[in-house]
Amino acid sequence: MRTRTIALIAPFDDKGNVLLLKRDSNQHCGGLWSFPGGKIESGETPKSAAKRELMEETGLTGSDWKLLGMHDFEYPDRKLSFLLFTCSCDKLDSLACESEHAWLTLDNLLELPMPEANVELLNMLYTESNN
Ligand SMILES: Nc1nc2c([nH]c(=O)n2[C@H]2C[C@H](O)[C@@H](COP(=O)(O)OP(=O)(O)OP(=O)(O)O)O2)c(=O)[nH]1
Repeated sequence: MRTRTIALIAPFDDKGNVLLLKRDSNQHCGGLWSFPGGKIESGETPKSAAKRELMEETGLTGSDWKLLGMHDFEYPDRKLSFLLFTCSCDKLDSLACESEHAWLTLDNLLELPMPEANVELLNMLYTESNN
């Protein structure tokens, strides 16, 4: 099985809340809450893919981009390799999400149903926030 590389973004507002999107029921991991992001297209760097996906899915332009880490995960039907970025978002007036969305504190993130792969991604965020 070929591994797809996925750029994910944890966008932070100035109060330390993170933006999550609810996935459509017809998508893989449908109905679960997940970070904005998607496949890195050929010719893109991981960071340019992250910036493009953030804009496409939320209308936001982030700043202070940082690569937090990588995580490989295998679902029964696909192998994914995630690159998780964080960024800061201040111009929230331009927020335009097609899907349901929520800004959550790191503690509140745990209350939403998320894809299995996200357990490790959340660990990365918690580790970073404790440093
Ligand atoms: N966006 C996103 N995808 C996640 C997360 N956790 C997780 O396991 N995934 C999985 C679901 C999908 O199999 C894959 C991301 O694919 P996607 O459907 O969002 O994006 P894509 O660019 O590959 O596809 P598309 O937009 O062309 O439909 O990663 C997460 O937090 N955010």
